[in-house]
Amino acid sequence: MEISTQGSSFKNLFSGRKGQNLGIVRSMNYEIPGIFRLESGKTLSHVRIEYEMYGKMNTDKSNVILVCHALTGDAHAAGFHADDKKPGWWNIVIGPNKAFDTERYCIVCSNIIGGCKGSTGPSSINPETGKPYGISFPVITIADMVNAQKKLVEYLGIKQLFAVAGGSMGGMQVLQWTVSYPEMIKKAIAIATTASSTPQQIAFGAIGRKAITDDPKWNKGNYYGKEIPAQGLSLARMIGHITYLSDASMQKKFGRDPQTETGLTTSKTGSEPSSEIFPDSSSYFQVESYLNHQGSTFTKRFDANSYLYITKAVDFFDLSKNGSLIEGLSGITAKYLVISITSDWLYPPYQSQEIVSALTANGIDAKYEEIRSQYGHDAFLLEEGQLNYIIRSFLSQVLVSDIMYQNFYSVSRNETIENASTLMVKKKVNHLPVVSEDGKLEGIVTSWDITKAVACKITELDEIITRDVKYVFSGDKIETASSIMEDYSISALPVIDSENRVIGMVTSESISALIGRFG
Ligand SMILES: CC(=O)SCCNC(=O)CCNC(=O)[C@H](O)C(C)(C)COP(=O)(O)OP(=O)(O)OC[C@H]1O[C@@H](n2cnc3c(N)ncnc32)[C@H](O)[C@@H]1OP(=O)(O)O
Ligand SMILES: N[C@@H](CCO)C(=O)O
Repeated sequence: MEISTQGSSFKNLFSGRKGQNLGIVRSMNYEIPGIFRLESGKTLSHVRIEYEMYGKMNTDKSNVILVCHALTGDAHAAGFHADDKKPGWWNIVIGPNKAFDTERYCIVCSNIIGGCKGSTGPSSINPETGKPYGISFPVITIADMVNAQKKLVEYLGIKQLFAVAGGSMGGMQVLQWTVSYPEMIKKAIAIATTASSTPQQIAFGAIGRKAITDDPKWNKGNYYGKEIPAQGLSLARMIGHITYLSDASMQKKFGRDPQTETGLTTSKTGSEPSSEIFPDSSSYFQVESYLNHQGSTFTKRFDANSYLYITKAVDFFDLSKNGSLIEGLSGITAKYLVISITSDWLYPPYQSQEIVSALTANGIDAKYEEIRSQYGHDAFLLEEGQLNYIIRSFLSQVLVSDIMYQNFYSVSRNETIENASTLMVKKKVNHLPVVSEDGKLEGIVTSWDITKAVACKITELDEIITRDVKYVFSGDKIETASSIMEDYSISALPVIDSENRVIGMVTSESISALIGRFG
C-alpha cells in the first residue's frame, strides 16, 4: 500500500496566491516618425502615442498582450500613478496572478489616436499652425486607432501579439486588429461589443454630440484657453452613462430614494417633492444627483472635441463586407473569445452571438461566454470574478495538470478491504485508484463500494474493484474531466500518462474550488 501526503493543486494556475496590484506604474510616449496616413486619405505628422507597459517581455517578445480601451479610457489600465486615488481602469484583471498575469505576460495599453490622454487628438497642437487642432482635426476611424497602435507595436519590436483584448470600443479595436493584421494576432478577446454599430447606438451618440455642439461655449470647437462647453459635455456623459447601467442596477443602487444630503425634502404626504425644490429640481432623486456627479466629473477629465471624434468613429464602425459579416471576418486567423453581458442593453448579447456565428461560419475557433451580471454594459469593468475566470481559462487554457492532485493514495488489488477502508478514513478520501506494481491503472474503489462490501461481508478488494475505470490525461482540458464526471455521475478521476500509469487524481471538488475562487 502506498501512503503519501496529500498535496494540493492549482500549481501552475495560482501558485497559491491571489491576484495582486502592480504598485506604481508610469506612462510613456512614442512619436510616430514621418507622416501618418489615415483611412480618409488625410495625413497627420508628429503623432504621439501615450502608452503603459506592465510585466516583462520574454526574449522573443512572444508574450505580449495588447489591451484596448473603451470610449473614455486611457493608457493607464492598471496599477497606480503616484497621485492616484483609484487604480487604472482594468486593474481588476491586470496584475500578478490576475487573468492578464504580469508575471507571465507583458501587457501594453495605449491611448487611442483622437483621444485626450497623451495621444494626438483634437486638443493637441497642430504643428503647422501652432494652435490646437479643434475641429480641423481629421475624421478618425477604429482602423486608424489600430494602425497607430500597430506603429507602437512595431516600435516595441513585437512581431506577433500573443493576444489583443478589450471591451466596448476596445472590443471593436480587437475585431479590427484581427481583420487588418490577422498574422499578428494569436488570440483575441472581444467583450461587450459589436462588429457594426446599430441605429440605436448611433442615436445615443448623436444626442450626446448634439448636447455638446448646442452648448454656445463649444464655439465650433474653438474653446481651448477659454471656458469649456461643460454643460453640453456633462449632458452627453449623463446620457451615455445611463446606457452603461441597467434597469436592475439603477433600482439596486438608488431605488426611488431622495438625495437627502442635498437638503431636499419630501412633502408632508411623503411621496411628492415640495414646491421648494423648484426651479432647481435636478438633484431630488439619488439617481439625478448621481448622474450630475458623473456628468460634472467627466468634464474635468475629458475633452469635448475628442468626445465628438471618438463617438463618430464608433458610429462609422462596420466590419461587414458587401452586407455580409461572414465575408467581413473571413480573413481572421486568431483564436477568439467573445464575451457578452446579460444585462447589457447598449451592446446586447445578440450582437456578440452574431460575431461568433460569423467567425464559426469561417471555420475560426471562437468561444462564446456570457457574464451573468446586473451591472449592464459597464460590467466589463466590474465583474472581477467572472472576467478573471473566463479570460484566464481562455489565455491559459486550464488543463487537468493545473488542478490535479499529484500526491494521491492508491492500493494494490491484493489489499484487504479493511486496509483500504482504514486508508480512506484516515486520509479522508473517497476514491482509491487500484494500481499494479509498476503503477499502471487497474481499477478504482470508492467508499460506496466498501460500504456495500462490508454489508455483504466481502473481505477481498479484488472482488469489488471497478475495472472499466474512467480516466483523463494531464493534458486534457478541465471541461473534459468535468463532462466525464457529469456523464457518469462520478466525482473523481485518475489521471494517467501515455503508458497507463497513474500520475494524479482530479476531483469535482478541485474543479468547484477553481470556479469558486474566480466565479
Ligand atoms: C473602459 C475604459 O477603457 S476606461 C473608462 C472607465 N472609467 C469610467 O468610465 C469612469 C466613470 N465611470 C464610472 O465610475 C463607472 O461607473 C465605473 C464602471 C467605472 C465604476 O462603477 P462603480 O464602481 O459601480 O461606481 P458608481 O457607478 O457607483 O459610481 C461611483 C461614483 O458615483 C458617486 N455617487 C454614487 N452615488 C451618488 C449620488 N447619489 N450622488 C452623487 N454621486 C454619487 C460616488 O461618490 C462615486 O464618485 P467618484 O467616482 O467621483 O469617486
Ligand atoms: N464606462 C465606459 C463605457 C463605454 O464603453 C467608458 O466610459 O469608456
